[in-house]
Amino acid sequence: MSTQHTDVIIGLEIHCQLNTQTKLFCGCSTDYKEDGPNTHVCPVCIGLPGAMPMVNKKAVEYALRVAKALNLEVLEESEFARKNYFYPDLPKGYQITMYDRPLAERGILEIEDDEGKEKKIRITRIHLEEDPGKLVHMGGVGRARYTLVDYNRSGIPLIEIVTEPDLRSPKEARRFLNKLRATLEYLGIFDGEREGALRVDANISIKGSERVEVKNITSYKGVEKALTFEITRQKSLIRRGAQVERETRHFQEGRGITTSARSKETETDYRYFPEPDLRPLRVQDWVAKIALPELPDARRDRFMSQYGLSLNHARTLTGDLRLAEFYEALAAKAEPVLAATWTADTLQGELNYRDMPVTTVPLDHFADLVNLAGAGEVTDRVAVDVLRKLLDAVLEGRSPAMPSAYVQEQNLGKGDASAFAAVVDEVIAENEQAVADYRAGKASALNFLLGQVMKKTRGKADPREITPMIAARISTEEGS
Ligand SMILES: Nc1ncnc2c1ncn2[C@@H]1O[C@H](COP(=O)(O)OP(=O)(O)OP(=O)(O)O)[C@@H](O)[C@H]1O
Ligand SMILES: [Mg+2]
Ligand SMILES: [Mg+2]
Repeated sequence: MSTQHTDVIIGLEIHCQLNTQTKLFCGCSTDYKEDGPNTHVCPVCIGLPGAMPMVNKKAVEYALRVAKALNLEVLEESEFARKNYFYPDLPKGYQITMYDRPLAERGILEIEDDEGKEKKIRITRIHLEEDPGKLVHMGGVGRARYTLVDYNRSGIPLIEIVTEPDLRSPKEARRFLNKLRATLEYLGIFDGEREGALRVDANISIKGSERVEVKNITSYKGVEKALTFEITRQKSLIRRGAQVERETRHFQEGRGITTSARSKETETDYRYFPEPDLRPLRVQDWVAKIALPELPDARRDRFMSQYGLSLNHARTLTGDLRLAEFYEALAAKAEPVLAATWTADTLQGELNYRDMPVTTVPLDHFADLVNLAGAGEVTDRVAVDVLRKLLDAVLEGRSPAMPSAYVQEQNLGKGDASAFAAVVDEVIAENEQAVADYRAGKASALNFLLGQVMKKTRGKADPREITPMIAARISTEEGS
């Protein structure tokens, strides 16, 4: 299936927190972010003897939505199992998960490969399990003087999604995760903004060698970095004639490297057995009744046909649910293609730079700005400046001025080129060296002069008009 000529093999195991109101096996609220440690716990989720779990129906429904969206086959009967291990994040001494009878098997998620072509990534299986508690190592992993445990997370519903080893590069893995995240958010079952909502074990090998599993990576960028590091490490071992060992490694986010996790703990026999306190799930009929919302690919295609967007813009704008929603609201207030350009090419970069979510952008203000630029009332350069001021105001908690009012008040409207003749003369007089350089054949001197004019006119001059004007003056005038 792969058209890429590469010897890198990658498969992912992804744990996603479902955003149900209550935990997987008890009624404790999952909304603990604002609250202190160990405040959302009960005998079930901290595993007191005799406590009985009950399956959260909503969590099963959410998992089934995922199964349906990723085209998996739901098993006629799936079974919870106990995975036994001894660690302080798990007071019961076992995790309730699924083992040889998962919820669903054999699915597909389509992504773009490194050449931009559609590629199907096979999903091996998905299953439901409970999140363990959270360990807080005081002083950092490895150097901690002591460790605290917070059981608020204990019992949060997770789905584990396992892929076949169909990914061929770290970038492809990242794109897979982005697409998966978008799909889960469109399904309304997952909040990607929530810290730790998605955790990845990345398996990687070089064709013909053993595979390595990098455990518990908590960011998308981290997955890409860890895999890139592993490719270099494994290839250099192979080049030197050494063997890649089959092992589990940890990713050190700060240093961008992976290190061997040589504890025998990872070799434990988990002694899986069916969970005696829960009946098997028979939910095959239920899945047919589940109605799915529009998913990212469908929305992408609709953006192209409904708004006339390019494939690239449609992909970018539908790659994130909040962005897609913002764009659709904007397209009702501004010319859709121009709105797409401003959103995908400009706004996104400015938001990333400020680490701001798109949901904080005041829609009417941005629409007003797009319309100003579209009508040619300001130069693109002024429009970007106004956008930056707008975002900075939002970031600082001030209420921003409406761009059209601001442009008028600050007199930033696009000027007529003739109005800037005096500025051009001024710049030419003040920059003899650049003028001489230009005349001596250094074309870049013209850009410098243009830059000076733009600065003095605060970006109001249109470079397309000013450039020929400067050129005309300095090619005809005598040297001073
Ligand atoms: N040769 C390979 N190179 C890279 N990845 C591989 C290779 N073979 C399998 N994988 C990937 O490794 C993962 C296997 O995960 P799985 O959970 O089945 O087994 P495991 O890692 O041994 O067990 P555990 O659940 O304890 O992590 C899958 O994502 C699969 O795609
Ligand atoms: Mg696994
Ligand atoms: Mg594994």
